[in-house]
Amino acid sequence: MVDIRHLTLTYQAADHPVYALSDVSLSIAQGDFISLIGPSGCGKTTLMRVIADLEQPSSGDVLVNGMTPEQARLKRAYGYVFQAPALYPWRTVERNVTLPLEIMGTPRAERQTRAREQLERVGLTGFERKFPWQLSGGMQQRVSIARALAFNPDLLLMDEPFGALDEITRDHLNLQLTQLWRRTRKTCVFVTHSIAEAVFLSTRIVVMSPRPGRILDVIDCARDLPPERTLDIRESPEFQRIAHRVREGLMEGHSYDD
Ligand SMILES: Nc1ncnc2c1ncn2[C@@H]1O[C@H](COP(=O)(O)OP(=O)(O)OP(=O)(O)O)[C@@H](O)[C@H]1O
Repeated sequence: MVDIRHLTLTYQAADHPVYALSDVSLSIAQGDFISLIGPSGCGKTTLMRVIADLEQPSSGDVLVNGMTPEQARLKRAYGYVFQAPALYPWRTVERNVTLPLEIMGTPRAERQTRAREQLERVGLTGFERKFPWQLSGGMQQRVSIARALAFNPDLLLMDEPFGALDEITRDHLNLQLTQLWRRTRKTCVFVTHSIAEAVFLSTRIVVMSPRPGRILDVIDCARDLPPERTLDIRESPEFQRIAHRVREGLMEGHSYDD
């Protein structure tokens, strides 16, 4: 689904170059749930933005479903969920979800049907006519996931979507997201700072080093954890073992001098 080869990206900042990514290679298979984890500034968002054609690599190749990122973007091959929900406050929940379909010129009746399907998927049936400010932060983030799914992309890119939420809400959304992933088998790339969240959700975890971002370890979670996951799995020895390996990877790459 996504094939990244020897990707390097240097930002040309005003006074000096910023080496954001260095020689990153990664293959993401259809139906994978990949988490990117690493210290702040290691290039996780940059990597997602390259896949989404929002940044241009300095060197290396990226293919999304066999297409260049630009072709994939024009074909709307992916949905993107940002850290903040980024909903329009003057549009209802339903009209936030239909927005990408309006832009694509989808007829009104179909827009409404699709929006309602996606809102049902994220457990928000009954909230179609509310405005974003009438919803909790967790519900708003579910609306942005529904919006990203509205045009049925094969790939879902999520940049720390639950980072600003309290622990219990986050647990709940993690559970909903893993159920959604199991039902739809969309390929997901998910950025997080939480080891527990990464282990709980992922088929594979990509541990990145501080800047310039490189891949330190790729950990297979699907081998030891079942695809169907409930929150109590976090107590299991397999879960703890994987979490330990992620932590070791992060510690190895961490410089306390920064
Ligand atoms: N447009 C830009 N111009 C210059 N430097 C940039 C630009 N965007 C990002 N950077 C720098 O590139 C590096 C990687 O940034 P990026 O946002 O990808 O990291 P991240 O791992 O997602 O960080 P965080 O976990 O804090 O969200 C950082 O040092 C950042 O300051």
